Amino acid sequence: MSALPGSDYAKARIAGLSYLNPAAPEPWASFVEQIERVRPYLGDLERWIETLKHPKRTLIVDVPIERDDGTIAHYEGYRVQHNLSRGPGKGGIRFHPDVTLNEVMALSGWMTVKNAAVGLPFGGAKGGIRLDPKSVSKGELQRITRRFTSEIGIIIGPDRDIPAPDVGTNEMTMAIMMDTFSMNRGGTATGVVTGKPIALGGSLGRREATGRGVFITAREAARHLNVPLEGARVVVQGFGNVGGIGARLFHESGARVIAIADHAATLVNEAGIDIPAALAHVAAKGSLAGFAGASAIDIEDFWRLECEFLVPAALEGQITPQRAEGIRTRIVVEGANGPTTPAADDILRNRGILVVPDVLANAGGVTVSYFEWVQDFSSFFWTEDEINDRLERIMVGAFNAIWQIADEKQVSLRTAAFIIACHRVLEARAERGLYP
Ligand SMILES: NC(=O)C1=CN([C@@H]2O[C@H](COP(=O)(O)OP(=O)(O)OC[C@H]3O[C@@H](n4cnc5c(N)ncnc54)[C@H](OP(=O)(O)O)[C@@H]3O)[C@@H](O)[C@H]2O)C=CC1
Ligand SMILES: O=C(O)CCC(=O)C(=O)O
Repeated sequence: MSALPGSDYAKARIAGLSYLNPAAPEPWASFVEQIERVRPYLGDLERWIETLKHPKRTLIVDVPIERDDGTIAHYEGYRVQHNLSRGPGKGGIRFHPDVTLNEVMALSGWMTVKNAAVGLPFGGAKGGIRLDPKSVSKGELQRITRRFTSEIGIIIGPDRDIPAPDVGTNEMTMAIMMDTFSMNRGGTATGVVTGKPIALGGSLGRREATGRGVFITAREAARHLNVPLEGARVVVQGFGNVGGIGARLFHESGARVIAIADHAATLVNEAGIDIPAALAHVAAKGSLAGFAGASAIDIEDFWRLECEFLVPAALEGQITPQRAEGIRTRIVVEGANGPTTPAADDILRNRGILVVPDVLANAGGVTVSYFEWVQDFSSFFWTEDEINDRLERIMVGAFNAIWQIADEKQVSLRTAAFIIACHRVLEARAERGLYP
């Protein structure tokens, strides 16, 4: 991308739109390749496959704000609705300095597949702002979030497209988005976003849901491979919402989390890390830097640690072919979206390492978002036990259906999940007929 001329806006736009070019940069190219792998299994629906390689709607917005020092700053924001065949768009909002249109397109495509793979009545969407949220004040962040919400307000809504948290965003971001959308509309619309604070129509269990889904699918995979959880060694990259909760649930199950990493520190303790202490440290200090319960390790050595579960829960493209050759685990559980490149995926499969793909492993978050949206519409709220029971049923049901297809067709769990999802999406598309 750096070779492209023009402003950041133009570069992102060119890179993003290069999905028609087979040499398109990651991660959209990874998504397209994953779709292509399903082609032989689509039967008559194959004639619709290009639908999945073309995001339905792509919005790029300029987000200008007055900074605290009186200067004006501009940020680029995106909302991509990849597919709406099965229902309103659904997917998170990312605030991160490396966000590009290309990335948001891929993330929206994975949402389409994820929502269909677990049977949620949603299409796929995703959004983001190219911004380091730690680089601005609280007031600036609120102004950016409000302006962004107003700009994408022309395409989101409770029955159109429903954002949620992702990297760099949280319940507070969702509260501000809900408030801004509601002010612009002239009436409170709790169902426009999920992952809200409980007091604003949020759901019990949503904060923990993605990590819980990661743990449930890891447990199911372990059951199939006869890997005992008790004493199992676990390595987790990313110690935010997904990695932090996932690590805590492994820890509580009797597994031994031997290594954790965030941007600031990569840490190992073969005896097992005290995860509640590490979480308390991050809550107090903002990162793992300075945590005393483990020793620093080189990032490449981190990927070569011997373990039973490896959980990438940070960003895309972390498991490269080179790293895949050195990984020593039984099961990779993808907490992050798109952490494994297609070439690395093949290497892991050839080496007999099971990969529980993102579109299944991290679907717990959007599943409880679905519960939140349903609760908001009916204004009738469920207990945490009801939510966790329903989450468990959906995750285990989806895991078993995907496992069965993988077994029947002798494909990876990822391709099996894509087969199920693409059938559902393209069948809905075909049933709706052609536009006039
Ligand atoms: N939140 C959700 O409900 C869902 C999230 N996901 C996916 O899970 C992943 C993580 O999201 P989430 O936990 O919400 O995000 P958070 O912002 O809560 O946490 C992200 C974590 O990843 C760390 N990280 C970022 N870059 C690196 C790196 N290069 N090396 C090591 N650690 C790194 C961050 O560290 P630091 O803070 O130091 O930067 C932080 O600990 C993303 O891929 C997201 O799309 C998927 C489904 C739902
Ligand atoms: O909860 C949601 O709606 C979406 C979560 C998300 O962005 C994801 O699953 O990647």
